[in-house]
Amino acid sequence: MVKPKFKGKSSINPSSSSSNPDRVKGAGGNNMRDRATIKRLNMYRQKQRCNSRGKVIKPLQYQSTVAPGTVARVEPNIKWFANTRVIKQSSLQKFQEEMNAVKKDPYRVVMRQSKLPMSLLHDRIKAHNSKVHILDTETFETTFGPKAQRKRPTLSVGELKDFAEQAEVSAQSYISEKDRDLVSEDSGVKDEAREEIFKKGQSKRIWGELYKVIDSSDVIIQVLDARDPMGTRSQSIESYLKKEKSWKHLIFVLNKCDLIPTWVTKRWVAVLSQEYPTLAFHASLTNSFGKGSLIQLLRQFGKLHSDKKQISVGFIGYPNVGKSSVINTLRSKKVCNVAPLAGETKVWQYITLMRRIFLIDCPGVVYPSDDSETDIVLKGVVQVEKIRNPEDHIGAVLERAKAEYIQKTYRIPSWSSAEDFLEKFAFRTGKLLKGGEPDLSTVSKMVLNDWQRGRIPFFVKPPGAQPMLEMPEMETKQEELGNRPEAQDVDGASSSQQEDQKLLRQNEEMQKIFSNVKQNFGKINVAPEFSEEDLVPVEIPDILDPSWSEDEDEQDEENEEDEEKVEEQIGEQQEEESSVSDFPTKAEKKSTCEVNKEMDEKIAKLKHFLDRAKSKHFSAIRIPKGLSEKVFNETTAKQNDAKNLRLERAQKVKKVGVRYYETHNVKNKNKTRKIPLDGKKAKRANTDFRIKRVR
Ligand SMILES: Nc1nc2c(ncn2[C@@H]2O[C@H](COP(=O)(O)OP(=O)(O)OP(=O)(O)O)[C@@H](O)[C@H]2O)c(=O)[nH]1
Repeated sequence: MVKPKFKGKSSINPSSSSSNPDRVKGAGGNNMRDRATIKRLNMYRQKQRCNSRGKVIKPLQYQSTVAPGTVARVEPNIKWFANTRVIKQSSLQKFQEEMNAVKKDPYRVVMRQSKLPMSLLHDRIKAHNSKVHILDTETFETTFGPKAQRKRPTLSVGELKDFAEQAEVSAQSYISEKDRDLVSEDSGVKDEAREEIFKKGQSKRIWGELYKVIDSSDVIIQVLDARDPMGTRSQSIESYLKKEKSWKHLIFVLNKCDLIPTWVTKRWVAVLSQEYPTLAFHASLTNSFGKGSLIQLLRQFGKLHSDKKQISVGFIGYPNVGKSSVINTLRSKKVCNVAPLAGETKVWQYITLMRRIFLIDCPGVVYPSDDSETDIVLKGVVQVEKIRNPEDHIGAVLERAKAEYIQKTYRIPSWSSAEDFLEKFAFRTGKLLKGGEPDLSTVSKMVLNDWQRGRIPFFVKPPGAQPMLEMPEMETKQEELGNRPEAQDVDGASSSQQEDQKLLRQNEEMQKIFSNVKQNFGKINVAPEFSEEDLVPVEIPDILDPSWSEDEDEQDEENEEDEEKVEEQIGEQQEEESSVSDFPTKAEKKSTCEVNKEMDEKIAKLKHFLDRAKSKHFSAIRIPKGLSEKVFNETTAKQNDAKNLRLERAQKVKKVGVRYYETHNVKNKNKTRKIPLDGKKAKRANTDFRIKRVR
C-alpha cells in the first residue's frame, strides 16, 4: 500500500542552523547548544515588527499574552523577603555602637563576620550612600508638626565678620601647587611620559595577585623595609583591609633589621606597634632574627581559628622588601625564589609551613604615591641594569647617605658634585672608556646596586617615640576588659552574654598571643658599621639585663622546638625527610658530643658570615656583646688548641726528618725522587731507599 503523502506544514524544522532548537543532534559537533540555550538566544534576538503607522504587527514572543497598552505588574513573591529579620531600633543602635568600638581597636578581632549583620554597620559608616535618617535625630513633631522648627544649616561662624576673617585666613594659607582643581594655561611644555620600568609593580595583573592573596588569607603580614618603613608601607591597603576585610588580622614584619642600628629597630617597632602588632625580623637561612617569634605567633593564630581546617598567611608588601626571604627563613630552606632584583616573584605561591598553616607569597606591589623616579629607583623597585641614565640618581644617594659612609665604602675622601664623585670612583676602580674617559654609567650602576643591596649604610630616622617595651596599650586594654561588667557576671549569662563572653575570650587570647611575643633586639646582628652619632646610646635595659637574655634563651629553646614541630609536621605531610634532619631531637640534644658538634657548627657559620660580610665590603659586624664574647672566646680557645696541635705535629715531623737526613746523609729527598732513573736502576734505587729506611 502506498503511504499517503503529508500535505500540511511540518512542525519540525529540518534546518541544521545553530539557531534551530529542533536540529538533529550531532549536526553542530559535540559541543552543541542545548534546546533551552537556543530558545533563550532566539528570544534575545527577536525584534517586534511595526507597520508604517507604528502599529505592532508582529509582537515579541512574550508580548502577545498581554494586550498592548495593558499595565503589567510583577507578581510579588514571599521569597524576596526570606532572608530578612526585624530588630528593634534600640538593638540596632546598640549593635552599631558596640561593634564600632571593637572594629576600631586594632588588637580585637570580630570573628565569623559572615554570620553577623555587618551591612547594618557599613550602612551607617557610609552615610552618603544611605538614606537620611531624619527620625534618628528629629522627632515627627519638631520636623513636621505645628511646632516644627526650621532646620538651619550648621555654620562654624556666627557673624558675617567672622566669616570674612575665616575666608582671609584660608586664602593666606592657600598653596596653588597643592590645588588639584586649579585650571592652568597650557604652556606647551609637558612632563615627559614615564618610562615603563618606573611603572613596575603597578600593573592590573599585580594588583589582581594582591587581591587574590588578601582574599585567600586569614592573617596578612605586611613586610616593611626597616631602612624606610613608612616609604614601603601602604596606608591605602591598610584602610581597605580595615573597611572591607576587618576580620582579617594584619600584622607588620619589619624586615632587614640587620641593616639599621638596633635602637632604630626598637623605635620603629614601638611606633608601628601603636597601630598594628609589629615584629622585627632579619631574613636569613643561617643567621635569622625573629623567626621563632613569628612562628610562635602564627601557631597561636592557628589555635585562635581552631574551627577552621587550616589558616593561610599572606605576605604582602613593596617589591624587594624580602617577602620571599621571610618565607624561606620560616621554612629554613629555599622554597621561594629570592633575588636582589625587584619583581622576582611573579605570581602568588602557596607554601606549607605546618599541617594547618599555609603561607602565600605575593608579588611586590607599588602603591600609588607621589614618588619621583629617583625615589622609585632608591626604593629598589627598578632593576639597575634597566635604568637608562643611572648617573641622574647618584646625587640623591650622596644626599641621603652620610658622607662619612660614602667615604668609607668607596675610599674617596671628598667630592664637589655627583659627577666629580663618579669620576673619582671610575678612576679608582679603573672603569674607563676608550681614550681614558671615565665610564660614569657603569660606576653609577655599581653605586645604585650597592644602595639597593644595603651596602651603603642608610636608614630613615624614626619619629621620637618612646621605646615601648611591654606594650602598655595591651595591658590597659586587658584591664579595661577585665573591669567590664559582662566579664565579671558569668553566672547569669543569657545567650547574647555568652556570645559576648566568647568574643571576650577570643580577645583575651589575642592579647595573650602578643604579650607572649617578646623580642630581644640585642640579638640582631647588625652588619654595617655605623658612626657614633647614629648609634645613639639609647638605654636598652632589656638587652643588658641578664634576666632578659635568659628569658630569650628559654624562648629560643621553645622556638627550636617549634621549628622541630614545623619540620616534623611538614615531613609527615610532604615527603621531605631531609629538612627534618636539620633539627636535632631532644634525645640527641642530651649527648654532650652532639652539643659540641652543634657549637662547632655555629662557630663555623659565624665565621663564614664574617668572611662573607668582609668580602661584601661591610666594614664591621656588630654582634651582641654576650654572644660575641662567648663565641670569640671559644673560637680563640679552639684556634689556640689547633695551633698547639699543629706545632706539636710539626715538631714531630721535623724530628723524623732531621733524624733521617742526619743518619742517611741524603741532602734532598725530593731531588732523589725526581731524578729520572730508568728501569732496574730506578727500582734498585727505590729498594735501597726502603732497605735503608727499615734499618
Ligand atoms: N640584609 C638583608 N637582606 C635581606 C633581608 N631579607 C631579604 N633580603 C635581601 O633582599 C633582596 C630581596 O629579597 P626577596 O625575598 O626576593 O624580596 P621580595 O619582597 O620577595 O621581592 P619581590 O619578589 O620583588 O616581591 C634579596 O637580595 C635578599 O637577600 C634581610 O633581612 N637582611
